[in-house]
Amino acid sequence: MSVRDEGRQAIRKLKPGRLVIASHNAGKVREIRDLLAPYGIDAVSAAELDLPEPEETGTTFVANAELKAMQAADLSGLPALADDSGLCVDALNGDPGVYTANWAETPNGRDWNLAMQKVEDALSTKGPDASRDAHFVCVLALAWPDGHVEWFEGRAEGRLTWPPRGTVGFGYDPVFVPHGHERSYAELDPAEKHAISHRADAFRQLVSAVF
Ligand SMILES: O=c1nc[nH]c2c1ncn2[C@H]1C[C@H](O)[C@@H](COP(=O)(O)OP(=O)(O)OP(=O)(O)O)O1
Ligand SMILES: [Mg+2]
Repeated sequence: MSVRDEGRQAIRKLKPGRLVIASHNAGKVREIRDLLAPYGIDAVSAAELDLPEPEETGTTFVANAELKAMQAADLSGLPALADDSGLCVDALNGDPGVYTANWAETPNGRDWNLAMQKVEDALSTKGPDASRDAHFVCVLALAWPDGHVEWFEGRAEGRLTWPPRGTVGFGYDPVFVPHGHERSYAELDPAEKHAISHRADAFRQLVSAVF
């Protein structure tokens, strides 16, 4: 059976049931729910199921997306969709990359203003002429309770702006201006972000392979 047929068969199993969104980030869960909405899938988040937050020990987006999806599918007995994503800055050789969330960690939880400041500080050490080009990556991994897993990688090109602008969205949205736009991700409506985002790009690939 081809991968596509396997996917079709899998989605028939999925349709009448529930899907776990294997993320503890409320901003991501909201976006993934929006993306799933047209498909009539009953999605429940890992937080709503009280699933533990796994340690992200992988060194790639794919490895971390797979481990989050597989753990949630295993513990819940339901298909699980995980997202591992991050901001890659050209002048920083792709940092913070897989460690994008870590740059926000403080003893009192995540601080996104601090994280955005850290990126800006790192960039300023590269001098005034350093490129401000950056891209977001999103890997979506879909895992079934039997251990089968497939993944899709999306990307959005843009540049960093400073100071941060806008209040919509989450994470590093206020400093990322996608190509072809003047406004930051945090100044776009959710629907506008879904038309161009790294998450929507990965989701489109998932839809064409699986749905
Ligand atoms: O559209 C986005 N707009 C702004 N920031 C974003 C976006 N997409 C990813 N990001 C940043 C936030 C987080 O710092 C990191 C992902 O880290 P990542 O481990 O995949 O997610 P997370 O720990 O927040 O939630 P979880 O692992 O439970 O899904 O990249
Ligand atoms: Mg995480």
